[in-house]
Amino acid sequence: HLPTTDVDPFAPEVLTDPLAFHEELRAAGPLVRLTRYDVLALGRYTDVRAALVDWQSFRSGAGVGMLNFHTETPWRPPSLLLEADPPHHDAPRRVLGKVLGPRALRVLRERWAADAETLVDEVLAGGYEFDAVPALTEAFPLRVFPDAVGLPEQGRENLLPYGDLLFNAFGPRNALLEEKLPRLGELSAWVNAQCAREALAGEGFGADIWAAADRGDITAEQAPLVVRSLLSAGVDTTVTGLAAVLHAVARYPEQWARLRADPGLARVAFDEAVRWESPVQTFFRTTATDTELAGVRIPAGRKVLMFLGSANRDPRHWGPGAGTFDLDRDPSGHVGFGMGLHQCVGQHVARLEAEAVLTALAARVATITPAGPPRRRPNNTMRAWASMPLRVTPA
Ligand code: HEM
Ligand SMILES: CC(C)Cc1ccc(C(=O)O)cc1
Repeated sequence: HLPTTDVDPFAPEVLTDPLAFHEELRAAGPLVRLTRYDVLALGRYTDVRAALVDWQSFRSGAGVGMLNFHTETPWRPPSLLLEADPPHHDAPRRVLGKVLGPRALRVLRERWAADAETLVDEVLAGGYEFDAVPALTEAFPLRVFPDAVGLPEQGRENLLPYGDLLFNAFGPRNALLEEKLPRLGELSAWVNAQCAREALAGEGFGADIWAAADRGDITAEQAPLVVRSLLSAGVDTTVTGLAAVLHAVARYPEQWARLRADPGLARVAFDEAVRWESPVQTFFRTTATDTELAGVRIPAGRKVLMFLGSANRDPRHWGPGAGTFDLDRDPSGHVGFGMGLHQCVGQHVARLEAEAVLTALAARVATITPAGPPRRRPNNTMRAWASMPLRVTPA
């Protein structure tokens, strides 16, 4: 029978520093039962990847959180992408894939590069010591993404709290989630209102989604939910991803020097940071039938928790240097954006945002070092930062 652990991966101290637990999980075997929640856990790269690419056996339609939509009521109507399997998943994914695809983003490249330069100039004008979380990692996505979607100015301060609530809701109903629930109704209502056609600007990702409905690529009923996917996944994730790469370069000054010498490394630096830190740490699948993984039989209807953060640092796959941030490494194949059918449809947006900020910084800042201990923002799913004091010297 299965190895077990009674560690609670959603306990604050484990969320804040999960590395020891990940090592224990990987050592215990390919599949481990978490007795605390009676769910099955995957910590090794090979097995996480195998579950991600086998969408027929490991499904999303019952939700990708601990809640099983087949037996409990979801707190919001399920996503047509994240919480759907083929065939229902197909059209919404095809539409969003086009709206957020590399070709569609070409027009944003120059605009976001200029926005990043303006923001970095503003930050440096304020002095060479600052908290990068409010100043950069939250400020930049909130400056560029709502405009790209076509959101009105009013109410944008709801985006981060909504994301924080959503990502906590993928976990168990613990104190972290309980403390965010009081705002659920108000935040949900605001997000849903922004998905209506009349709320959105005539140009942008939102308008593009509604235009797809006009063409019949999706229905008019589906369009608001596809916009909701953007608002759900498009902000908190990039805020956390940007913080991950700034944390990495401040922790590894020689890598920052590498990046300054060759700004073309910005994109690989971001992917290496997504591997190293794994902004999205965990989410679930549900077995559709009696299935087998790594030689272990799993009955139908079981929730399987994939530890992306553990897989992305598994020495079995990445070698003994798995735990270091290294621009010589080729991070491709990392599971920080998922893998297979549901692999992040917004990854190109995320890469473009990170490239804009890193390129603007590389041109203006010679060194980046910690100006004090960074502080984590505990969340059931995200490895996020509440504060990251940095000291820079001008180029
Ligand atoms: C650093 C930033 C980001 C990270 C780490 C990230 C991570 C992920 C991961 C791991 C998945 C797979 C979920 C699964 O397999 O169930 C995913 C899916 C998704 N992401 Fe991202 N994401 C990021 C940014 C974005 C952005 C900027 C957007 C929108 C503009 C976005 C929209 C989505 C959507 C809609 C899905 C569902 C895709 C599907 O189910 O077919 N993400 N993301
Ligand atoms: C890592 C994923 C869980 C991020 C995410 C969140 C929400 C949605 C949605 O479609 O609402 C999609 C992706």
